[in-house]
Amino acid sequence: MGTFKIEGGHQLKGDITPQGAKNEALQILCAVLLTSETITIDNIPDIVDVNKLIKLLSNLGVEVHKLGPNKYTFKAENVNLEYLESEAFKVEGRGLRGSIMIVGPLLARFGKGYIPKPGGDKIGRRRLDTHFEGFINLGAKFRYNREDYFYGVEADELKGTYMLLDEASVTGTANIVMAAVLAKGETTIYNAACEPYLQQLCKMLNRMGAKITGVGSNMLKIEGVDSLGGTEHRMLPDMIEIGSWIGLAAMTKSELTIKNVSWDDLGVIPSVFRKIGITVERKGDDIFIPEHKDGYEIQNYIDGSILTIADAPWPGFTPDLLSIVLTVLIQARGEAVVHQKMFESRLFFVDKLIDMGAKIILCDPHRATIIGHDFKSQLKATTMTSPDIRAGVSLLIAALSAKGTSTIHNIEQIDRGYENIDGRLRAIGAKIQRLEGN
Ligand SMILES: CC(=O)N[C@H]1[C@@H](OP(=O)(O)OP(=O)(O)OC[C@H]2O[C@@H](n3ccc(=O)[nH]c3=O)[C@H](O)[C@@H]2O)O[C@H](CO)[C@@H](O)[C@@H]1O
Ligand SMILES: C=C(OP(=O)(O)O)C(=O)O
Repeated sequence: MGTFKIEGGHQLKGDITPQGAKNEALQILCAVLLTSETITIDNIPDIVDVNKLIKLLSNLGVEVHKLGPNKYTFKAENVNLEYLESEAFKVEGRGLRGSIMIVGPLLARFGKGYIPKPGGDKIGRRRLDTHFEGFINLGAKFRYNREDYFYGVEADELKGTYMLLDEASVTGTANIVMAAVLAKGETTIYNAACEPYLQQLCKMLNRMGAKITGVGSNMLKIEGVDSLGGTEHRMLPDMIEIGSWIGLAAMTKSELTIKNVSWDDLGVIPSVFRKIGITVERKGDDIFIPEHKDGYEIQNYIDGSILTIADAPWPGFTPDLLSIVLTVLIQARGEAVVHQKMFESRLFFVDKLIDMGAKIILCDPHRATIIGHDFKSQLKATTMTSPDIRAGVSLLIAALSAKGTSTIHNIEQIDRGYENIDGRLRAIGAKIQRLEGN
């Protein structure tokens, strides 16, 4: 188990460039299975979950060539479907959430797709009904082995149809789109997720020869085609990382410039941080966060009632930034409620923040009330364990703002989603040290 030692209480300063988006990468990498031609992908983040998926693709027979630190080519010409029935696949397929998205492309191109119950963050129930109901709608036969938690779909031919998803699942929509692009006839997916990463996937598929319209809306129409070809693709910057750096800057009273953020793809993220009083300035395609010398003040609603920050499917606020917002609120002026609607086990990490001196009441598994310190009292350093990616980074931000030296164990969770986080934080002045394997 890896560990970070963090000496808190230091101001940071400088530029930080966000990595390519983790959750886009997981979709895009699965799409390489849809063609026998070469796909070149740039700005792939060098993080544990993405590297696990690249290894899984390689074990499936995809030819993978690394052209540079974040650039690869993929050619799925000779796919080895026997691997899907191997014991190794049962272990590797379980290693991350994103592996679920190999099922749609495999079903569409080879008539069968299998997956063990995928891993990912342990943040509450993470059902897969939307994915498999979508494949069944397209004409696939579904089976589930309860003992092995092993899912399978098979079909001689997929047929386009109309479907109304039971929820706007991100990976579910991506999976169904990737199956429908090679189905016969037209598919309509209503209540589709529509976040920028899905838009990126649809745009890439269209460049490969797919016929998808409605991209960016919650109604996608897909005219099936017989085959798809190669293309080139570049990943967007990771919006969750961008939000993490905004929070880090404010809580450590640091002046930071976040480079090349692709502003137009950030949705409500900047305005949510502004609501808690943080100055988020647009400078070209960069975000400039000035030093918050006098702290930051939470805005109430117009009628004076207390601000609630809640998640919702895009264009709502992403659930993956709520743990960070909650942590940054600890030093705000005023009070707010954080409501994590999607996941029921994601807020339990607040116990660690309370140990550090934060004024938080966990009202129920989904809601926490935070009473800001306004920097009148600094958090105290402590020893903690990272339960999931975003709680891990939140604890890291808390530790960087705290008095004394903190220890965070189980940093593998953070490495799942953040590339060389310690190296990049040191470059802007953070006192953080990685202790391997203890
Ligand atoms: C690999 C990847 O891309 N992971 C992301 C993806 O996970 P993933 O695709 O697994 O998440 P889903 O979009 O399927 O759903 C997430 C949770 O929200 C609930 N839900 C979803 C839609 C909805 O309209 N109402 C609702 O309540 C679901 O029941 C589920 O508990 O999207 C999540 C939601 O943005 C993010 O937290 C994950 O980081
Ligand atoms: C929940 C997350 O990831 P995953 O879906 O891969 O577990 C996340 O990125 O915050």
